[in-house]
Amino acid sequence: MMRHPLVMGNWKLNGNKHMVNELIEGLRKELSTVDGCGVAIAPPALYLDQAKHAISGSYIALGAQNVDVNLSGAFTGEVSADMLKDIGAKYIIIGHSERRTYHKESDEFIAKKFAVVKAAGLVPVLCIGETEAENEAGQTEEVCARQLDAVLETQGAAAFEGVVVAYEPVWAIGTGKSATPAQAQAVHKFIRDHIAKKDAAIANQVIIQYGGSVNDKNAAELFTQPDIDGALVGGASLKADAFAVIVKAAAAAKK
Ligand SMILES: O=C(CO)COP(=O)(O)O
Repeated sequence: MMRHPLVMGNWKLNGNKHMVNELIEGLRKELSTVDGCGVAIAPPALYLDQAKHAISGSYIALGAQNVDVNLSGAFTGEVSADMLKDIGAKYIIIGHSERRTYHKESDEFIAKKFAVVKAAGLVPVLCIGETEAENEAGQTEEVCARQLDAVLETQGAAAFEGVVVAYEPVWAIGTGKSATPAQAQAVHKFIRDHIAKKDAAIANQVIIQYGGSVNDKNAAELFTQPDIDGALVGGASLKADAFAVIVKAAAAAKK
């Protein structure tokens, strides 16, 4: 089966009204001819509606960086899956390491978000990955398995149909120190094999993105690996030209 690569920009806590329009205008110019790679951007929640208008008529999809577990009610400051759907978002990042760390989100809580996103008909982008200390202790596979199992054991392998998993080793995020293509490929294969133990067909269609210091220089080599199906890009997604190089590298590598 042919998996379709997906390159998504996670803008994190960056931008303003002017920047949203400028960056999307740049992306529309740079990416007008690309074919064979899905593209999505995840601006801050406050700018989703503006971004949705700015991407209209292009094939850039809209993503969000987070979602609450509740759909409505007395939950001050939150944004629901129904609201994200209403505004036109498709890909919803959950379990990003910055939320696991700064907001103490647990595997169980993130699994609830996974279920809520699926129930709304949206696509979870489930971020997993080990810290530097866990990596040095040889616990990479154990950590990734535990983070996947929180969903697999409560919702089954079938819940992974049409889903995106992003392997983001915490030590590679924002450090300029990307995992090597071989290192990332080994973990991506582990992730796919782990899901395949429950359902091989489901595992085969899951898009597994790599994230962590992906840039215009290292992307092409990462995409030569068979289980790396695109990227979740932080810093480099804030520059239209660098992000476009990454998208084009994925489209070329996965032809
Ligand atoms: O966390 C990331 C994407 O979600 C990766 O961020 P950087 O690309 O800035 O390392």
